[in-house]
Amino acid sequence: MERDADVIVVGAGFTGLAAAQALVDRGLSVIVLEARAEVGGRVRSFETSDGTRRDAGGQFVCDDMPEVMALVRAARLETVESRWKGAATTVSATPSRRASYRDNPLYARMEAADPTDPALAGLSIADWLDGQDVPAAAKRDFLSMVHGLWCLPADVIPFWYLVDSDRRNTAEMSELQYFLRDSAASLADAMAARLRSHVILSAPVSRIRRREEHVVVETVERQLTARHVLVAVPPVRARDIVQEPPLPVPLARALGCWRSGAVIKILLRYGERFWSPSVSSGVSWEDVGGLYAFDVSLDASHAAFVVFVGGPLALDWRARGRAFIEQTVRARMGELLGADAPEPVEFILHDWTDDRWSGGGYSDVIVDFAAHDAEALLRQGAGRVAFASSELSPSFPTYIEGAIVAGRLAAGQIADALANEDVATAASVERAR
Ligand SMILES: Cc1cc2nc3c(=O)[nH]c(=O)nc-3n(C[C@H](O)[C@H](O)[C@H](O)COP(=O)(O)OP(=O)(O)OC[C@H]3O[C@@H](n4cnc5c(N)ncnc54)[C@H](O)[C@@H]3O)c2cc1C
Repeated sequence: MERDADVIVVGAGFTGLAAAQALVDRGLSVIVLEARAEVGGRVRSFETSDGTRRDAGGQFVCDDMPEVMALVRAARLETVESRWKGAATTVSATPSRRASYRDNPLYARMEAADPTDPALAGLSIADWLDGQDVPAAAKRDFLSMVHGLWCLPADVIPFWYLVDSDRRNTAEMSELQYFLRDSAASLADAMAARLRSHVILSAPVSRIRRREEHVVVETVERQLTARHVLVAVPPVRARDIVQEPPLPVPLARALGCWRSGAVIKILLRYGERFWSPSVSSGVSWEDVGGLYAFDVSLDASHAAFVVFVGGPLALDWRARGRAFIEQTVRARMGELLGADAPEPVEFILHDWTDDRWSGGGYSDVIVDFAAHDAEALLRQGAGRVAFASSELSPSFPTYIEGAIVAGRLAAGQIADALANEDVATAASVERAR
């Protein structure tokens, strides 16, 4: 039967782009169908009034993330070393308290925990914190880190999931070591440029029909056939795609056990970098969890802070409206930078909560306490349909690096399966002679 491609990849985030390139490198024909009018997914950019391209989503990378750094070098993209020195100044009643979440005693305890320990099985992060005999400030900082990075309330996240996911982040150095001068989206663009005509934009996939020897992938405008399909979208969005016949029950459950979080990312651009070096490394606030600011100046005259609002705080603030958020963030940054500090020349807000195509937060999070095998089931897929996303990566899940690793892993499995099918077909043709 005539097919449109060997493999259709749904989604042109870093998972889909990395997978598509790996499949092309194995000599397979590939079509990438992307819902948005641009590639990159949770990595997006926007232009400021001074003509610089800035990150609305994923941004920071570091030398301990080998795959993304290799792509950055191959694409000859310029990196900017961030001013993060490993500890944020905490705005608190105790001036200049410096806190790195990794120095928190609770972080060492979390690292020492075993995600398969039956004693932890039913505990949420909040339950686990309740049982820890440490000063209240340490609990508060840990909770702020959870809200800031995991973007959901601590009482809905299984503690074992936090431990398991954190273990796969093997960075020894700061994850905020670099960002790309022309935004992380410029890397996605470079990857898409290599794929050229393989990528079709503004093509949301609504249904996948699995047949014995092929799959049919439907968008509003097209119906395409392929031997395999890779659904390279986050789990919460993957379950919006109708599967026909329905997925096997365990796999459907594995897709159903994730929840998207809430994060708002704000850029405050200033005319020049006037602030003291002590605030350049980053800022957190003691009275409000899940709020962080980092210096993302390109140089002295392209000065900016990026502010993250994560988890329950993001939900609370978005309910109060954009004007409230802008007023609050401007006021807090003003207090931080001093009475004489000029106002930012630009204030640009991106709310990722409930994002139509990527969910919300940095990544979807497992919220079913019994779903230990969910990731393995999704990686396995069902027949000719496979799933991949940063969430499912064996290394650096929830990061750009993880997306690249997950995409390549899934691509390798599909290419191997196709090679095995070809061998089996050739053998049966031979037998029939
Ligand atoms: C605000 C923010 C800040 C972040 N900061 C960092 C950071 O500093 N460093 C870092 O490493 N990571 C960061 N991350 C996380 C990182 O961006 C993600 O882990 C990574 O980009 C996920 O890639 P992905 O391809 O798995 O998923 P996505 O990027 O979500 O890609 C999925 C793609 O599928 C498309 N899609 C969805 N549904 C359909 C459909 N039905 N049909 C067709 N296409 C569809 C989407 O439009 C999207 O393009 C951040 C994320 C956010 C939101």
